[in-house]
Amino acid sequence: MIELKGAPAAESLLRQAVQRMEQLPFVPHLHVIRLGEDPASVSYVRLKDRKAQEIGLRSTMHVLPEDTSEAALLALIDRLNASEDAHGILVQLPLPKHINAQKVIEHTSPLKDVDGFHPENVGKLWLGQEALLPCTPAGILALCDHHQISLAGKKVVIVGRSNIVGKPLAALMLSRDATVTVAHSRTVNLPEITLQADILVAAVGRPGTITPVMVKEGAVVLDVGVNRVDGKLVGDVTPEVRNVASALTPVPGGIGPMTVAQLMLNTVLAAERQRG
Ligand SMILES: Nc1nc(=O)c2c([nH]1)NC[C@@H]1CN(c3ccc(C(=O)N[C@@H](CCC(=O)O)C(=O)O)cc3)C=[N+]21
Repeated sequence: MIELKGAPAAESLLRQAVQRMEQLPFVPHLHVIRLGEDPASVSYVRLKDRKAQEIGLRSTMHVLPEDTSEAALLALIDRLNASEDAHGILVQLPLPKHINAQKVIEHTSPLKDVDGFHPENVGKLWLGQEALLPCTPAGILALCDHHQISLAGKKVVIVGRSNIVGKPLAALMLSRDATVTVAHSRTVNLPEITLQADILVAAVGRPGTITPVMVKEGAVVLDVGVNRVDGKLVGDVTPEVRNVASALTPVPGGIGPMTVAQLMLNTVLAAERQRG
């Protein structure tokens, strides 16, 4: 079993980001907005900020109170949309319930939408047009490329249909000529479907979703889950799957670092496209 570690692949994405950044006459500036003190959000936003500092990207965190009004948040985004000193804008999800997350996403300039969540970027992704790509799906592709896992003609089964992972990953895998199936909570006889997969992606957000009997001998398993259980970070895949799979991403240390590295690259790409 090959352990598909994220670190080396993330390093290569970051090198790419730095190289492109050096060609720019200014330093790209990422703005991350966080509402409230949800511990997971605090920790993820810190990871992003730290990685940006590490590679010499400018990064500003905007920490607003949990009870910030939607209007105030939209006003901040307006200001950043108009600012020449903001190349990437990321509003950390999930947002408090009194805020309409979709409205916030649609308010962000698609040129600065480094999450790739704006409908314009989503539409372009499905049309095969150049767009800012969602960080986790794009990071997953970069991880496959780094480990020379080819996608053309492969049967890919994605378990999970979220707007941030499952759906955009299906579009990206399709653009690489994979045969893609998206399974979800209402899928009938899930193991029958997952057993077909040459490449199985778990993106559900529930520990223990994928067990060895659901995995074809020799399949590549990509675990996108980030679940905290008794203070420990675990994926969606049970540890015993390593006895069946030919390759498996660890959690932590697999897809997570790819997400952060892709965000850095997206910020540089966004800056390039805003150059005028
Ligand atoms: N607007 C928005 N964009 C996001 O991209 C976004 C978001 N909201 N909300 C939450 C999710 C989650 N997410 C992760 C990023 C990095 C790791 C990561 O680096 N994980 C490390 C370990 C982290 C740890 O130890 O806590 C790893 O897996 O090795 C995980 C998860 C981005 N998200």
